[in-house]
Amino acid sequence: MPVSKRIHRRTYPLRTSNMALGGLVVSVSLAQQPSPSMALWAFVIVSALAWPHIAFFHANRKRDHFQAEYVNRVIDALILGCWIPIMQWSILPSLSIVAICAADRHYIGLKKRWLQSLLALLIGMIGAHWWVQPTLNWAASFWVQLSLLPLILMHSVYASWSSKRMIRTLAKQNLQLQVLGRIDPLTTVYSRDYWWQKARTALRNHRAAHEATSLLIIDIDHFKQINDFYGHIVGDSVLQAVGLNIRQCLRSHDAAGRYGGDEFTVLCKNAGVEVAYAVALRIRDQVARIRIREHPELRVSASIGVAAAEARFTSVKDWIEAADGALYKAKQAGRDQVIHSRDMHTSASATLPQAHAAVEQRTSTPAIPFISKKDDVNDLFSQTEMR
Ligand SMILES: Nc1nc2c(ncn2[C@@H]2O[C@H](COP(=O)(O)OP(=O)(O)OP(=O)(O)O)[C@@H](O)[C@H]2O)c(=O)[nH]1
Repeated sequence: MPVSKRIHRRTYPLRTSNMALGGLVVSVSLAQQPSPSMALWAFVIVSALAWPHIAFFHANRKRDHFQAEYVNRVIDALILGCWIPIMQWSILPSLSIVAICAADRHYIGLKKRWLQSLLALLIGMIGAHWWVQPTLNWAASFWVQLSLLPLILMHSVYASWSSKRMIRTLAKQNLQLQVLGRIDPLTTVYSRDYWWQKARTALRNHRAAHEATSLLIIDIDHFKQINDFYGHIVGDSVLQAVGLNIRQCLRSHDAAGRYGGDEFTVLCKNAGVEVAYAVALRIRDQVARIRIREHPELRVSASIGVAAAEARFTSVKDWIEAADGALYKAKQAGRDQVIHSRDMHTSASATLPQAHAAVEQRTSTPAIPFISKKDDVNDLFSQTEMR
């Protein structure tokens, strides 16, 4: 239930106890005065014992519970104002009751309308003074002081409980924020920053323990044109689908992130060149199978650059640059390709025989062109570019 719906429920027990214990102090003070009127007794009893329930039902019946609670709070202040002359302007109980009630309303979260409340307090004081015509008695008797103790104790317990609850809620929200900050909301892969942290750790482990780790950079081909032709909402659906498909191709200890725009990164842990290459091919094939329900003709492909961690990489940036170079080659080679950074310098068949066999097999069959039922798509995507 949202806070606005709960506010009167949260206020109810606090108002009930505060008014009852405050009313106790006023009653003790009244009992020590010579022949107080029945009307005064009735007012104190009704305001201390009946008002909190009336306030609750009032707020409960209203659609806007927060608004109703603000009105109730102004009436609370009016009542407290009335109690002060009834206690013969005795300073200690008057200040204590007003201060405690004002502090508690902050714990509840009702901080607005303090000016109206202050005004109501003054009106209550002036009105009740005019009605009661009290004899001034600034000092509180021993019994009045004693009767204040339950209210003060109750307030201390409530304040510490409330602070504890606030700290717990904050800790929970911080955790939720932290988790949310780690995930890219659109694609559900890791956010760039969090993925970068993971890559940094992986590179450190590689340098310290020679743990084989590889990095993939995946870029959707002609994504701008998908956006331009189908619109950004469809573009978002494609990004979502690509993110999901990448995740489905990975092992639990691999990590996929969104590098930005239509670029994704993947960290393949405990994966040498062959394994990373195979993962990249799997991702490429999986991306090619993506279909968007509203646009079944839409075909998606991705180019992927692969780079294994090397001792010469002093930072994740170096590693990314190596994979980025391979990605650039893949784009240049006609897109829908997987290229390893080593392929850029040495004989590909010598370094990645199995993986290349798979690439050969795939490239020997015609790649699925980006075909739309709409004729003008052909204008947008030249066949040479799409290969
Ligand atoms: N729908 C959508 N588009 C985005 C988002 N982020 C970036 N883009 C768009 O993604 C496109 C990225 O295009 P580029 O990578 O520059 O080029 P491309 O068309 O993919 O071409 P190649 O990469 O060379 O195949 C730009 O048009 C961006 O506006 C996003 O969150 N949603």
